[in-house]
Amino acid sequence: MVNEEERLRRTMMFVPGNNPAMVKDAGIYGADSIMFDLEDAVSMTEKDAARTLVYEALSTVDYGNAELVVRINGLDTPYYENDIKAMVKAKVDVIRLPKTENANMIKKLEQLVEKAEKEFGVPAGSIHLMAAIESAKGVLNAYEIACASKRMIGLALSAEDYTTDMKTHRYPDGAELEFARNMVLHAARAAGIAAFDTVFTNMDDPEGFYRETKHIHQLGFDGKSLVNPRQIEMVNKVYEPTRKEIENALNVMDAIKEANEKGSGVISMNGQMVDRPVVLRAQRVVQLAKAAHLLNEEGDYIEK
Ligand SMILES: CC(=O)SCCNC(=O)CCNC(=O)[C@H](O)C(C)(C)COP(=O)(O)OP(=O)(O)OC[C@H]1O[C@@H](n2cnc3c(N)ncnc32)[C@H](O)[C@@H]1OP(=O)(O)O
Ligand SMILES: O=C([O-])CC(=O)C(=O)O
Ligand SMILES: [Mg+2]
Repeated sequence: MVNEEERLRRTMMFVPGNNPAMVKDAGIYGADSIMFDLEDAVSMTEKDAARTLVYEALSTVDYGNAELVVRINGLDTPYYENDIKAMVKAKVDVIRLPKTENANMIKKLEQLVEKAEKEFGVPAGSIHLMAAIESAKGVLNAYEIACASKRMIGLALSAEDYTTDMKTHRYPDGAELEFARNMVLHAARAAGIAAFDTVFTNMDDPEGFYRETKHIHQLGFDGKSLVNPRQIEMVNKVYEPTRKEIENALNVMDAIKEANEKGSGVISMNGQMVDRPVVLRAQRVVQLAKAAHLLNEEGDYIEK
């Protein structure tokens, strides 16, 4: 069992909900979150079949510790009510609402989820929500969306639809996404939930994918939505702390422990002030190092 407080969400991989082989094997690649898609990866004629396939998979396949997410169809389609019922019945971890433009859309989703939890005897409040921000309206309302329900665990930027709405397209330097990235990130952080960057769809441009991942890591995103298992390793690599960062984090944890024992919340370490924000950053480095198998049970660095 993963402690929810400590759950890492570096990689959230889309899996087309109408592809039985991909749905069945989605757990073998090591994504932190697996996101079955009922929306844009599935044609209109396959909506019902995809919902049934994903329901069956969630009910029968063991996906280990991965967080299980389903992107349902939008609130402007004839499919979302059946999607919500089936996914709640299957006890999915998170429902991702696409094309979210305002808080009312999340409140409507929340009401339907609450009703379905009662109907299927699923513990109240156990299904979490997240919103994909895919338009100018969504970006401008990002904070109210992030705060719309206590079930919210994250916001995701969805740049394919967003750039279409903005009458532009995606460029290698990503300048067209800077405002939206910063808005989504600030809204998520202010609401205390996770922030996910958008997909990178050119599988033949690994350098471009690496550049984009470095950039969103530097900005502070928890991770990215992905379209292909080959992208997982590179994201994990970017999020892997260096040996120096890990050793520094361990020293910080030792130093603050010593300070706390003396009744103080601040201490000097090699001339550097160590206080709460430094400790919180060190804790995250330790968490990422453990996920990358760079620390053993005793908390010592493991040479790879
Ligand atoms: C704008 C949006 O809405 S994006 C979200 C919606 N889009 C999607 O969900 C698309 C998801 N991705 C895919 O369908 C595919 O990765 C594609 C079409 C982009 C590329 O497909 P391919 O060129 O066949 O990928 P690739 O050769 O890397 O596949 C390698 C293996 O990974 C599997 N695989 C590829 N992508 C995925 C995925 N997203 N989920 C699970 N398994 C996958 C393949 O089935 C293949 O398995 P196999 O070796 O057992 O046959
Ligand atoms: O959520 C994503 O990154 C994929 C998507 O729907 C988009 O970009 O429009
Ligand atoms: Mg989209």
